[in-house]
Amino acid sequence: MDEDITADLRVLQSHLDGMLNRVQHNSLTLKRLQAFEMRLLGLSSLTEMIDYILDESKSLFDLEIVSLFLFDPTQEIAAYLASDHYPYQSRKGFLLVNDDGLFKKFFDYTHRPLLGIYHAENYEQFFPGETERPSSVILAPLVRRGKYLGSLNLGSFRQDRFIRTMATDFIEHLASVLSICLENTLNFETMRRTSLIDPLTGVNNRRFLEQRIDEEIDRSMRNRQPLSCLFLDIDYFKRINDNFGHQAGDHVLALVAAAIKKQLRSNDVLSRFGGEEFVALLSGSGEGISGEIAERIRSSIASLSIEFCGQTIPVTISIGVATFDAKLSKVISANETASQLIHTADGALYKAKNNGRNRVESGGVISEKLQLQHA
Ligand SMILES: Nc1nc2c(ncn2[C@@H]2O[C@H](COP(=O)(O)OP(=O)(O)OP(=O)(O)O)[C@@H](O)[C@H]2O)c(=O)[nH]1
Repeated sequence: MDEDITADLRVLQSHLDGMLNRVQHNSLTLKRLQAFEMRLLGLSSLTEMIDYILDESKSLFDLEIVSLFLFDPTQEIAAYLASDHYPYQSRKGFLLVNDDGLFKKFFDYTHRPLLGIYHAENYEQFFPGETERPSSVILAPLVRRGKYLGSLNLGSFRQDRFIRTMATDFIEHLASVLSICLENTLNFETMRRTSLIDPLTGVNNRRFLEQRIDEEIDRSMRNRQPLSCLFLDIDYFKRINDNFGHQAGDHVLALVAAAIKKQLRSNDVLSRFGGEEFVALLSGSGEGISGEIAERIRSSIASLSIEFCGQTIPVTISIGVATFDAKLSKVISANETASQLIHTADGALYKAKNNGRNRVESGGVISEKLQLQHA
């Protein structure tokens, strides 16, 4: 009899231990989730957020595979990431999706997470570029106001890790917080950019250039890569306004900006500096290459055929080029280097105007000049 009671007590004790372990484990997970969410709420840029989600959710959930899909129907997110030099196309686990058909197919009935055993035919597409396959998965839709923002996809090598009958409140809570943070960050990124864009031409404005140029110089110093600046100015623009009207002038400005942009790479910076002046920053381009790019821009604009109200408007542009070469540079501040770079490109533009317009002139490598001045 005593033995029976002792055995019963042992079983009870082991149940209690098990429950206590589960409570401790859940409380620890909850604390980690709270810390994760607090950090997430404090992130202000989209690139930080993507990295944080991909890197940290693995350790938060103790998982082997995580991917994040974002719905980007207008390729706006792609443009933001490219302008921030974020290697989104090669970032493991990250994918921009242009069509929400995939989300509709998997989540439309409930907008709730799917979990269970991994079936390649259904779930492989959620884990692109992975050499190893998970054994069980959770796919959590990221939804705001009934619209898909994307999905967070978690994979474990353990088959019993995510089973269909498991409660999903934990992951649903995380997906809601993630969706709010993503929506806020995307709104913030759009606002940041639209207040820095010139409405007439759709390229960045001078304020953006002034914020960006120091960062570009810092990056060029860090990577030991050159950075070139083109100062571009439409020739005899006053005459265009006088002869064809101000509206025609606006039309020319927009088309010239688009033609310049077409010759640049997506991570080059183009801004409208003032009336009919533009400044372009070409990262990683030295004196020779930037001279060639400037020449390409010049000739593409000279061959534009701009029509306005039945009239053809001839347009040419003059360009001054200057280069900062990190390898030759002495220690001076990014801010000083920036003004020297723009000033030198502006000087070269002045020369191009004096030498007859519709031409490119180079002001050379500025850091060489600084070294000579310092020597
Ligand atoms: N249509 C239009 N004209 C503008 C805008 N901003 C500035 N302008 C005009 O651009 C003209 C610039 O003229 P100038 O600085 O004399 O230069 P330019 O006629 O281009 O001559 P060069 O630069 O010496 O070849 C002025 O007539 C400005 O009124 C704008 O947003 N739209």
